[in-house]
Amino acid sequence: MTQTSDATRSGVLVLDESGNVKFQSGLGERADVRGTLLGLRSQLKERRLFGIDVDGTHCFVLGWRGPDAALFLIHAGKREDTLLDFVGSVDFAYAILNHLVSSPYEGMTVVDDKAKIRFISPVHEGFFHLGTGEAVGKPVTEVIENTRLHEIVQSGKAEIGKIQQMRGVTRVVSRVPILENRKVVGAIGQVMFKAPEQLQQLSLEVNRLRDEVAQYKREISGLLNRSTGLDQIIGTSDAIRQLKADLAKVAPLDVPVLVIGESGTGKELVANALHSLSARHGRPMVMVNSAALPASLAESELFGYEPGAFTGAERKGRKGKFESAHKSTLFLDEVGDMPLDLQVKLLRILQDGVFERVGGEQQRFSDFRLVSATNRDLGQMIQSEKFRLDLYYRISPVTLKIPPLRERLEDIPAIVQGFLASLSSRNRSSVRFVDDKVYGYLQSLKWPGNVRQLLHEVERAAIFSDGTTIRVEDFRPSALPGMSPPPPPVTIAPPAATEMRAAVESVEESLIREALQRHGGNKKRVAEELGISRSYLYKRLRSIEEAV
Ligand SMILES: Nc1ncnc2c1ncn2[C@@H]1O[C@H](COP(=O)(O)OP(=O)(O)OP(=O)(O)O)[C@@H](O)[C@H]1O
Repeated sequence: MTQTSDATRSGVLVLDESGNVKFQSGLGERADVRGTLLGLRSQLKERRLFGIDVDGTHCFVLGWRGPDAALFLIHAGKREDTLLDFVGSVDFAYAILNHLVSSPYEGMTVVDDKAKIRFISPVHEGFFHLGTGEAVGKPVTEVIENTRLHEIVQSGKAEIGKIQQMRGVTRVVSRVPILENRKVVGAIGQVMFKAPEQLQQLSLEVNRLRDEVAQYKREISGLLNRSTGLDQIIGTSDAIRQLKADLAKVAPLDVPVLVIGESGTGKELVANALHSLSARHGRPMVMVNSAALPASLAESELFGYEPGAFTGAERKGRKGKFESAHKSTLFLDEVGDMPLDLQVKLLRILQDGVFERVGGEQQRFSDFRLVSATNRDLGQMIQSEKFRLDLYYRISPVTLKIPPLRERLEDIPAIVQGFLASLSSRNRSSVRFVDDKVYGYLQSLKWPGNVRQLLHEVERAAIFSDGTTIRVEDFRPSALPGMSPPPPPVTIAPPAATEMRAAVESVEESLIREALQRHGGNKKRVAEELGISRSYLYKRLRSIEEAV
């Protein structure tokens, strides 16, 4: 079928009760069309919208059945027409369209390209106290309060989910342009939700439940942590019992705590337990190693920075450690190694929690609980003016002292057993047993590197053991602590400088470099192997870097 004239694109057919043609025009004149519609006439009850196929062209047909005749209006559509698909496949298409425009739940307004109302749904008419059809033909701006349909026909852009006040109530509406052949021919406005207040209520309720779930999650993880916080500190010596008792008492209080102890005594473990047992355990503890902070970045690391604060800064700026520790615990490790100028800045935030990011003036506030730790003799540092007395008072309302391992040798068996159990649970060793003589042997040593060094030696011995039991012979005396292990076999050129100090430094530097290489840059391991504290290692690395 060609589609060149109206006669081939549309038509009318009127049939009487017996099927005789009363009137025909256009497509209605075709015998095949008449035959198809005659067949469908019996299914016609009042009105029906359906599709038929004429020579491969899909056509809409609107049919009426009166008391003594049936009328069909025929219109050819396009193959890809979705509406035609719908009409062709849903035999109650008319009822659906009727429902859409007259449903008591659908507030709908249709305007033409001049923004004049062409249709307004009955429910909407009722809402605006309009008589049926009263608004049709009027500019939409004269009928509907706060409408934007006149803008939509201009812009051709849809607005979905917008708030509109009408007659003193709030509605959520959508406004969509109607296109025909890519031209805006009108627009439809529809009420999406009648009571956005209810939506708001619902979203508040969802948020409240979300918070509640998060709170329960925190409590569960808190309970789990509670059972591990103290349990991770192994030992039954009087000193450890007392430490645990003090820790449990102090943890729930919000006071700053200073943890003092030699390197490797478990200061970080204590800080973790303080956090786990505090009301702040729901958020992760934030750690800062003061010895590892490069001087140039220390301030921005601690206080954060505003956008564009310096070259290389992140575009959006960044939170510092203090800000991240809001409502949590800030663990300031190696606090004795903090440079003096940073100590002054620290004082201010410790006084009232107020600070500014680098490059900004806006005052910010962080509610953190401070736990600091050091292996330094702060008393002596205060005397030699390397540590501020006022800062000391701020960080140490409560001080917990961890005794060195050599003062609680009775803890060694429990620590060794606990460590072997954790190694085997992580599948890092199958060694489960310890020969009786081992504990006596280990208790005869001095342990300047404390628990960390003990664990390191046990791990090494486990490697040399028969696979199930550790014996005294499995410990390599040369590598044991306090017995100054012979330096690793490194070839060190005799220092050119004759001064003793320079020679020692040069040897140290070579050892550190070698060890760094061996452990792929892992400073913790390097400190452990060389039997020096991490803070000393960082100090030496800084002076090595400066010398380069
Ligand atoms: N009482 C203990 N029971 C079990 N393990 C312990 C104990 N004390 C320390 N450890 C372990 O020893 C290692 C060192 O502990 P930690 O890092 O807490 O020491 P530190 O005092 O913070 O050291 P540093 O001053 O060098 O930072 C860790 O592996 C830790 O789990």
